[in-house]
Amino acid sequence: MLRFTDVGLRYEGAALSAPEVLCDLDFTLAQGSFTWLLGPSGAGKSSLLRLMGLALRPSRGEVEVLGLRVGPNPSRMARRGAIASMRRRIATVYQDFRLLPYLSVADNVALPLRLAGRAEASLLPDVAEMLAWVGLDHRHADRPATLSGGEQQRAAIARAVVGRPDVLLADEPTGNLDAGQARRLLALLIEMHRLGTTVVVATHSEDLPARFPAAALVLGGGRARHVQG
Ligand SMILES: Nc1ncnc2c1ncn2[C@@H]1O[C@H](COP(=O)(O)OP(=O)(O)OP(=O)(O)O)[C@@H](O)[C@H]1O
Repeated sequence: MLRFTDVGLRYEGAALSAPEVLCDLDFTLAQGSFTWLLGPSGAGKSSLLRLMGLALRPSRGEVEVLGLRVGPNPSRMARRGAIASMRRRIATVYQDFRLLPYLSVADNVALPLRLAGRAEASLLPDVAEMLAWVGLDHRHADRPATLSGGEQQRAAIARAVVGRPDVLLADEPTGNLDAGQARRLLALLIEMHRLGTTVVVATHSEDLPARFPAAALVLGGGRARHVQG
C-alpha cells in the first residue's frame, strides 16, 4: 500500500520562496492496484515516482510505503537502514535504464536476485524466462552498450520484474519501444498487477491507458488528482 498524507516536495537548494515541485498530495494506492501516472512534461511524474520508491524524502507530510512511514526528518521516522531494506521490495524502471555497463544483459537481470541472496542454480531459470519474455534471450551475453535503446529498455524492465517486487514503478517504460513491444510490455505489467504487485506507470502515451483503463494520478500545477478506474 502506498499512502501520501499532505506531502510537499521542494528539491534541496531550491529557494524557500520557490513553489514546491509537488504539493498537497493526499492519496492512497491499495496493495495490488494498477495506476497510470499522467501529466505534461515537467509536471513532476519522475519526482513522484522517486518519492514512492523512497529515493527522496518529502519536504513535508508523510509517505507510507508497505507500512514504512517516511517524513522529512530522518531522526523521527524510518531510518536509512529500514529504507534501504524496504527499497529491495520496490523495483523501478528508470527513464535512462541505469543498466550496469560492465555486466552482461543476463547478469544485469540477475542482479536483484543475487542481492537478495538467491542461490545461483535457482536464479538461472528465472533470468532465462524473463529474457525470453522481453525477447532478449539471444542477447543474454552482450554488454548493455551494444544494445539498441529499445533493447536496453527491455533489459531494464526484465531486471525490475524478475524479483517479483511488491511495488513496481515504471517511468515512461515504452518510450523507446515500437507498438508491438509496447503492447507486450503492457501485458507484462498487467500480469505483475494480477500477481499482486502494486504497479504505477508514468506515461505520455494515450494509447497505453486506452488499452488498459485503470485508476490514474493526474498531475498538474504540482497537485495530483486521483481518478478511480
Ligand atoms: N534533481 C532535481 N533538482 C532540482 N529540480 C528538479 C530535479 N529533478 C526534477 N526537478 C524539477 O522538478 C520539476 C518536475 O520534474 P520531473 O522530472 O519530476 O517531471 P516529469 O513530469 O517527470 O517530466 P518529464 O515528463 O519531462 O520526464 C521540474 O521543474 C524539474 O526541473
